[in-house]
Amino acid sequence: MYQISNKIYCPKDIMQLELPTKLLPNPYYEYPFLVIKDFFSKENLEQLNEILRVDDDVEQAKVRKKDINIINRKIDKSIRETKIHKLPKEYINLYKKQFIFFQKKIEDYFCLALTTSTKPQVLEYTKGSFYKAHSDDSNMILKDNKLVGFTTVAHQRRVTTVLFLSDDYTGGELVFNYLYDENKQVVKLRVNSGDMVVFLSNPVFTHEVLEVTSGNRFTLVQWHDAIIN
Ligand SMILES: O=C(O)CCC(=O)C(=O)O
Ligand SMILES: [Fe+2]
Repeated sequence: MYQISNKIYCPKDIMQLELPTKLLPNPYYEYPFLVIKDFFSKENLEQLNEILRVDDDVEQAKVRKKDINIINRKIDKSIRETKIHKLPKEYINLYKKQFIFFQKKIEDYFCLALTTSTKPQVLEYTKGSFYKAHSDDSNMILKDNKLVGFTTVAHQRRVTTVLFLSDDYTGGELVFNYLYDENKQVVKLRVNSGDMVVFLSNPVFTHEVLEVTSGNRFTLVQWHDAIIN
């Protein structure tokens, strides 16, 4: 195993792959990802949950597919079973304001400068929903079912933010498939609503959302381009 931070390790075969966008955080940190506590207050979340629970303007989430060298987005329920809501209007400015407040912390942590960001999306996972292992900037290259590398599909995308919006669900842990702790256990996160998990979008941070077994898991995700310092 290769040690990527004080408490976290990554299998050598992953680190040895040709990864065009491999950027790693400071190895002297405890963890290679950042958890920002209380990005949204409990009051904000309560109201936002009420709005989302009756919002029926939803879209079925798609995944990237490569057909003869053209990347398309398609629904594939064997990879991803999630619904997408728009962030309610009343929350757009509050989200932006909070993001600006925490932006420097994110930039300092990963030694980069954020430039443009995608529109934030609210994801809804109900019982049976999941999102299989993927990297946010690349597609996996498999040969005879074995991972042999990654093709970058979102070249400028560096940082992923996931803000947790609800607590009343079971299952649905966020797993980092190639990150292991000191006890050789794969990293599985369950954070409180209002907290934001920030990580790099490259293949080292390949992640998965385990199946939700009850309740509603809402997250707000956004991807950010950046200039590396
Ligand atoms: O909902 C989550 O926790 C993560 C979602 C995700 O990985 C994605 O949209 O790329
Ligand atoms: Fe993702």
